[in-house]
Amino acid sequence: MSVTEAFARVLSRSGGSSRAPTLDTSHNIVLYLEDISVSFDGFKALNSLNLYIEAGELRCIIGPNGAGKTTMMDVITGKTRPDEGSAWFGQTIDLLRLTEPEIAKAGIGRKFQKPTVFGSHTVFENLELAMAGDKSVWKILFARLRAEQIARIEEVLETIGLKDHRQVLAGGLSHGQKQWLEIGMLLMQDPELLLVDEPVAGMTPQETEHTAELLVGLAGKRSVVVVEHDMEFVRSIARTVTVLHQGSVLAEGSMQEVQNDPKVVEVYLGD
Ligand SMILES: Nc1ncnc2c1ncn2[C@@H]1O[C@H](COP(=O)(O)OP(=O)(O)OP(=O)(O)O)[C@@H](O)[C@H]1O
Repeated sequence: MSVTEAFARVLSRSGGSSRAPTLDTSHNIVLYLEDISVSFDGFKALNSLNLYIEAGELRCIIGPNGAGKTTMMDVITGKTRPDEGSAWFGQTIDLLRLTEPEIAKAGIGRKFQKPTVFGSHTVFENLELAMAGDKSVWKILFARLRAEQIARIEEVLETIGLKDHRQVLAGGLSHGQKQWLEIGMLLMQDPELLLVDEPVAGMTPQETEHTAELLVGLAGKRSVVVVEHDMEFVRSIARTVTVLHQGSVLAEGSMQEVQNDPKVVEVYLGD
């Protein structure tokens, strides 16, 4: 990926320079999905899906292959438009009226499974670029950072555990470190809702443990929604688990509750 392409990706995440609408979580709910249906050639990938995410919560979404997890994330981020239903970010932001960059700008960050960091730039520069808005890459890298911008980068370096790697080229990081850097790049935009797709796929046990700590630490200040197949990992971080099946919510509750739900055992955990 060229620097220009990579930067375009950062920009699409940050939503460019237009003003973001203000998030209203006065009812303590950050995300409302109601009666969402999505069909692909007549096949219902989402079928009257209802999902509510509270402000500050860490939610895990599980479900067998094809349950609709990715499609749900695509609806939230504006990549896929539903045939029916409504999607609100807080009380006032209608996600179905916003473009993908506008949704990112409004405060929804999405971490895809495959990390997309700038390999030929340092960890610090990657965070700098993610903070940048719509200035050109070269202007950003040669401009002098303001003290508060440096402080913000340092804060994120601390959060993601890469303080000692700030001058390392991102291309030389381990798989896990690249994933944390990309989470850090999203944090530079200070999202209220972070969507994370299979964060621990391909990680070592130590990296998995660090990722668990990182995600648990991020919740509270913001809401985090994690889609993950690794049940051990889900067990280690989950407060509330939502089980999707055939495009709808099959069960929701604590890990113990959903694990003991006969419907869930039948379609998923019993495999
Ligand atoms: N663009 C598309 N065109 C046609 N069918 C699609 C498209 N995107 C998804 N689907 C189908 O919709 C269903 C739900 O897919 P989705 O990727 O949302 O499931 P998932 O729960 O994320 O699965 P996995 O765990 O395997 O990633 C699947 O049967 C999939 O084949």
